[in-house]
Amino acid sequence: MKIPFTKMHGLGNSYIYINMFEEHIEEEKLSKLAIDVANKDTGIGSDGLILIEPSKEAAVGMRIFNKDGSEGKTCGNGLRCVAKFAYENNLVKEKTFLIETKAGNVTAEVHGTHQLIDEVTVDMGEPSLNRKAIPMIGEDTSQIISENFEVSHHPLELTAVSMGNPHAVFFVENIEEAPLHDLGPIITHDHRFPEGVNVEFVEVVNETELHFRVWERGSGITQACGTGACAAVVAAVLNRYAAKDQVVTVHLSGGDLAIRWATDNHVWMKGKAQTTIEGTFLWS
Ligand SMILES: N[C@H](CCC[C@H](N)C(=O)O)C(=O)O
Repeated sequence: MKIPFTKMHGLGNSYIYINMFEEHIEEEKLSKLAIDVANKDTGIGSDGLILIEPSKEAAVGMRIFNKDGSEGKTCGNGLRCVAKFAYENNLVKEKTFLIETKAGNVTAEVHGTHQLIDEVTVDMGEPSLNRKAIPMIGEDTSQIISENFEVSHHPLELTAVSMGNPHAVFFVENIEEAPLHDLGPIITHDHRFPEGVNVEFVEVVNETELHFRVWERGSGITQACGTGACAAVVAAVLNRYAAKDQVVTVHLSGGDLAIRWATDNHVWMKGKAQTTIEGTFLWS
């Protein structure tokens, strides 16, 4: 099967994008396709697969599949790339438009020209903070802010945030010493998160700067995670390391994102989106 694709990334968080306005792939094949395209040896190499598809309620729809074939509900870096692709390929006419995700519709604004969109702003909507919304096991509906969370005899403090997908945020003194490799794969499957979780370690530089590393649910360590960066800023405000309605620069391995948790409770994200490969995947 010959499948035209575009490889794009947001700060090094790369996905293989397929324009489903022009392609048709059976639902039951999508999980395996995500695994196959993501494979760096036998496929193209990426953090997963993203489908750009028609939508009844928005200008375009986005679906994201992780490297392990699991489907996520939303993707911040992916949304910026989808917006870039949609405008550059005339799937949309306006520079501000709605994108449908499994976590709800979000508004994107592209910056640049039809020939080249280099930056995109996305209103990522409102975070969800109570236990059931993350989701986490346990009855109470309180917010989880720096709650004791022991894992493998490591006494950590958890702040849990959903941006439509689940995030476990841990603040550390020194990001370079964060136990990402050791604890990321354990926490992501911890039984306290019935749907799994994206795991972020964050060092506070000052009230407008964070350092950030991530172990993603279904993809492992990635260069960047847009929804994770949003969750990190929300967690920083909840822990009084940062303030609402201030732009916080999040330094990820692959570059910087500007994030603002506005007074209307919406989280805004602005950052780059880049295309690296256009090709045809010969899939069997
Ligand atoms: N890289 C994405 C997040 C993917 C989330 C996915 N790993 C999941 O929730 O299962 C981002 O830029 O927001």
